[in-house]
Amino acid sequence: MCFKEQKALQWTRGSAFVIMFLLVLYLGGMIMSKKVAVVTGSAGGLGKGIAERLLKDGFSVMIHDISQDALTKTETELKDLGDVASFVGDVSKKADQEALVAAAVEKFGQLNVFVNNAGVEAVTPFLKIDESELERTFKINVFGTVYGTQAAAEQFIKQGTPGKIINACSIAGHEAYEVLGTYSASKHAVKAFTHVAAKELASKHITVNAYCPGVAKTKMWDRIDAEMVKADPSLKPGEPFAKFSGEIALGRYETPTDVANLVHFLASEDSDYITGQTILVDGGLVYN
Ligand SMILES: NC(=O)c1ccc[n+]([C@@H]2O[C@H](COP(=O)([O-])OP(=O)(O)OC[C@H]3O[C@@H](n4cnc5c(N)ncnc54)[C@H](O)[C@@H]3O)[C@@H](O)[C@H]2O)c1
Ligand SMILES: CC(=O)[C@H](C)O
Repeated sequence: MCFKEQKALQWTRGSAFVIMFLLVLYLGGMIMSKKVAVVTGSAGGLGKGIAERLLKDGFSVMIHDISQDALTKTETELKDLGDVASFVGDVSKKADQEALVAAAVEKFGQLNVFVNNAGVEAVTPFLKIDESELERTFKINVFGTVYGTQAAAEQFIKQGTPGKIINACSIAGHEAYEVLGTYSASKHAVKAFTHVAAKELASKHITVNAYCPGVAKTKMWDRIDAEMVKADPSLKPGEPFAKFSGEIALGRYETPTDVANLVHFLASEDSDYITGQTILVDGGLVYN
């Protein structure tokens, strides 16, 4: 090979190397710049709708639930929408919440949004509320929200990035409903923790807000309806749901998409100047 040919070969190899290097940097940047969201209790109901919307928005999403079977089914359904992975855990256990955040970071490289969606209902006349109902409801709805917020905030601080925490509150966090005393009290506590976490974490560029749905026909409301009928035998199945949703000003019950539209906004840069808010998304039921 003559000197000219050797030079040309060297130049070609050098250019190929530079192009490969830039490509790796570009692809690496693309992967790292893709925002990452965790949604707890997202095997079904409102959480699944939220996960679906965030995937469509371009987030990598870690879905999560206590039910392995339901979670596996949902992951399969969502996988064509984008980067989705799943993690089984119980929100009421601090170690599970820390493991959830660690799994999301290991899988997708970072964390940007954490949605404390998982929650349970409790339907009992006040005089019959017992210790086990109080413990179960508060452990999942309140302890769960606190542990999720702490785990996410610790990660945002470690990353040195801003972060967004979005909690599931309810109309029952603004009003208190008969036979929903324990549940209403738990959602009032979620509202209080949303306020205080927003105040304490603002200096770290972490925002904390909540969505407060009204009446959505998920499995939760199927169970509430059945329990309300049990508590008042004069009611027929479907009547409690019809009564609650019949009072909605916009004339229809809520869908997971209605809730996901608000969470989409709270997870986006458009909500950067909003923190400590518990926003009603109820079609016109509670006004404050
Ligand atoms: N459905 C409504 O009308 C309504 C109204 C206001 C607020 N909310 C709130 O929205 C959230 C979602 O409600 P939904 O109607 O989709 O409920 P849902 O019962 O249909 O779904 C909740 C999901 O959370 C999971 N979950 C329950 N306990 C868990 C735990 N300990 N750890 C992890 N996952 C757990 C369940 O397996 C389920 O997949 C709840 O916080 C609820 O209080 C619902
Ligand atoms: C389930 C819920 O939070 C309201 C009462 O519909």
